[in-house]
Amino acid sequence: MAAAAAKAAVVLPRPVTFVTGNAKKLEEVKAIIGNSIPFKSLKLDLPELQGEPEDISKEKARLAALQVNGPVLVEDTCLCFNSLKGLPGPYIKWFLEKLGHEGLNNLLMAYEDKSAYALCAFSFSRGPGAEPLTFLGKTPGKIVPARGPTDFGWDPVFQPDGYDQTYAEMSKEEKNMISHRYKSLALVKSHFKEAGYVFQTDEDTI
Ligand SMILES: O=c1nc[nH]c2c1ncn2[C@H]1C[C@H](O)[C@@H](COP(=O)(O)OP(=O)(O)OP(=O)(O)O)O1
Ligand SMILES: [Mg+2]
Repeated sequence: MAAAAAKAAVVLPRPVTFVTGNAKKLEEVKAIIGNSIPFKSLKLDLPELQGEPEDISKEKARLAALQVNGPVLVEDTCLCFNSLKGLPGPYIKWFLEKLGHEGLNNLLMAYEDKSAYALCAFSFSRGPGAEPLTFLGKTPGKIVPARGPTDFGWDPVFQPDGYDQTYAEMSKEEKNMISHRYKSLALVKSHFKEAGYVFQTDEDTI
């Protein structure tokens, strides 16, 4: 009886909108999510709070849910240098933009320890006013002089532990099997499975 009377399914009004201003993120998210979660995307560069990665991500989800007026997924990505106690972290976008790949390496010149980790914080909100849930994925590695194609952010200077290649040198498939984004999305996917969300189709809402 108890099992049969399991909690009622949560009905979500329409496909989840993944909000990002970054086309390369979207490409990876599409490849990793496949059709396990019905989603569409919206290109919007949301304002970002300062602070801890998890809080930044949650706040992005709150803003996105208000804008979209429905369920949303957002993510915030950090690149954290252990010698710098986790910095640049969430501020990597601006450090990369101003300093470039060489500048990122130079930040570590005074330190023996070049270890770093890539951190992805996905947040899911069921809609405006709903408390977002956050899912963290972390891939350890080290900062190296740039190698490989330069079409996605700091990929050329991040070499994940256990690999001879930088993220940029790996094939997309390979990166998507070990990346911070993959690990975070794996948790998102399991959450969706466990929660058993039911999606209303557009026809249902007419
Ligand atoms: O897998 C990655 N490999 C290399 N570089 C990456 C990756 N993922 C994000 N990035 C870059 C983009 C941005 O320079 C910064 C994160 O900032 P972040 O605010 O999360 O991204 P964003 O502003 O480009 O897009 P969004 O509109 O989703 O916030 O690191
Ligand atoms: Mg951003």
